[in-house]
Amino acid sequence: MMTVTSVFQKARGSYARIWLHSIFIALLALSPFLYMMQVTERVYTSHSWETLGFITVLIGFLMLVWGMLDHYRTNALHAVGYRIDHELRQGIFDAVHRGDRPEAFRAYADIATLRQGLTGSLVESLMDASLAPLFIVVLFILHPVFGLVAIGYILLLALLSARGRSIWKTVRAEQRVPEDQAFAFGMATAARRETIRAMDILPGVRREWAGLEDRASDIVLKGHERAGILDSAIGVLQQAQLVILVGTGATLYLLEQVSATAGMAAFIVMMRGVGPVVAVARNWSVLNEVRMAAERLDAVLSEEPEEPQSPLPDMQGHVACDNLGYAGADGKPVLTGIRFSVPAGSIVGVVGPSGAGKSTLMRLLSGGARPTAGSVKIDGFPLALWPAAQHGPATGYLPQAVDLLPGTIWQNVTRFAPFDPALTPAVTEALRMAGALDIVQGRGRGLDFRLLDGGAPLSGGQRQRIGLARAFYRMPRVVVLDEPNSALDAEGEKNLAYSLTELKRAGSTIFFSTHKANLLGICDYILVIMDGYMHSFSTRDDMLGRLNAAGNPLLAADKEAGAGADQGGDQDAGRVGEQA
Ligand SMILES: Nc1ncnc2c1ncn2[C@@H]1O[C@H](COP(=O)(O)OP(=O)(O)OP(=O)(O)O)[C@@H](O)[C@H]1O
Repeated sequence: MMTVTSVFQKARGSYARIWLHSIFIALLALSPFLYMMQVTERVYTSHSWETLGFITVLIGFLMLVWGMLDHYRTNALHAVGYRIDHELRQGIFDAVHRGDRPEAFRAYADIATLRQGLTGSLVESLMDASLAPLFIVVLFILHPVFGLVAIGYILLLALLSARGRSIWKTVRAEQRVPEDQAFAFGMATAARRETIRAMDILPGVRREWAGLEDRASDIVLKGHERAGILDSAIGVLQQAQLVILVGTGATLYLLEQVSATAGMAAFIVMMRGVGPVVAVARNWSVLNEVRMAAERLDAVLSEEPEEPQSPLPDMQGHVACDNLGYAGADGKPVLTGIRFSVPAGSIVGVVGPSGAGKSTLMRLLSGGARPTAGSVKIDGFPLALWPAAQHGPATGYLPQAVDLLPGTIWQNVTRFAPFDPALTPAVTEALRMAGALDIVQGRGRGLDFRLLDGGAPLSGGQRQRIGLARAFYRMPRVVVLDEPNSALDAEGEKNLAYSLTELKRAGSTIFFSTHKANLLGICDYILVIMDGYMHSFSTRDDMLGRLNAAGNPLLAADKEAGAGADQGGDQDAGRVGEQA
């Protein structure tokens, strides 16, 4: 399984190479100080132009090399950072879509945080800070007190930033909950702004959103109050750096423990060794954000179910439900004990009162939702065993909300296949079967007409027909349609009935749920769901007989839409779905 750590581990070699360059960068960064010392020691005493010229050219050269190495390091860190980001991005996108956590979309923001951390100056500071021991060894050589002062200083910094990190970790974890809620609420209301405008729901939803935001910012404010003192302490320590360094050198000089030159050298070495550690300590909150983002990304990645890879035999479309059940997040059963089996090429109508569990069954049959009990089997294999790349193209699914994606009609129907003109006949065939060709013909850009989220600006019925075309694309083996005729007119329903029988003839197995009787005439089987249970499952004629005998409490009939394709549909409002 991919984790943030495993992706980093792959980049270990690259980071090690960059780190090696950091050693030279750190040493070459000493050159201006070297210049200062050499000029003070040699030029001031010798009054020699040649010496000044020689030292200046030498240091100029060293600084040029330093500049080149630093440039290389920045570029190389960016390259590795973006490579890691690229690899994680794909894994995260998959995990967000395959997992079941509704707030997982926040992972996209976490990737951005990680990317900023990886490609910003933080990693350079970390690399420089990791070289502190090298400088501390030099300090011990100059005088042990220099080394001990540097170690004490670094320990104090580490202590303060670790304390700050632990406070901040709790604060951010608490803040995350209302922040997530506010974000999701804001997104949802923005997408429904017309309804909000029409009924002036704005003051109410604004209050709700602001309340969540306030809760999040209150937590952060309290966090700042608690952790702010540590930030200030680190700031004071940074300011005191010069005093501590010069003071230590001067004290040892007065105690005749070191020469003035050694004192100056120690000062410079300590500046270079301790400076990056201070930079890291000052950035502990950024470091913390990056670490927490990585932890959250790992949580999302770990929830992605293992996908089967080895292909199964070509799908035929024999569908069976084996004690199938589904419970909501609260554990409350929504659907229980669904058991039936139909041969490939069957048409199954699912009826039942509103809220009975029809859509849930459709979600489970399509593979969109995963059962919490039992299984859906196709050709004897539970859905979980079908590799996505095999199951997806063999499945057509029209959800109740249609769910068209932001993209062109071509992309929606082909399920975002890479553009290939050879696919166009299959696209037009699917549109024809869905009765949606006129939608494309009536648009200036035809198949390239771009839809917004949900399918705007198409009408409800147009969205449903494009959704049907996506479900019919390339005649899938199993087609699951949740109320496919809910937004269709009589003509559309008739066309749908013809297309479903066409699919059946080609061997597809079709499930559809409906509140209307019109389509039931083409069914082989009818399944009645009541209150989350399988009330009955039988052949069409038997079930329609029973439903009609009971006065058809479940179905609404539409006189105009006689939907019989080759088998006839309803004729009378009272007696529905019988063969003509
Ligand atoms: N994930 C879930 N968590 C909790 N409850 C759920 C979940 N999904 C569905 N339900 C509940 O299960 C019941 C059945 O919902 P479902 O959408 O399957 O009904 P339906 O038969 O399709 O209704 P309709 O005909 O009105 O579309 C509803 O009470 C719904 O609130």
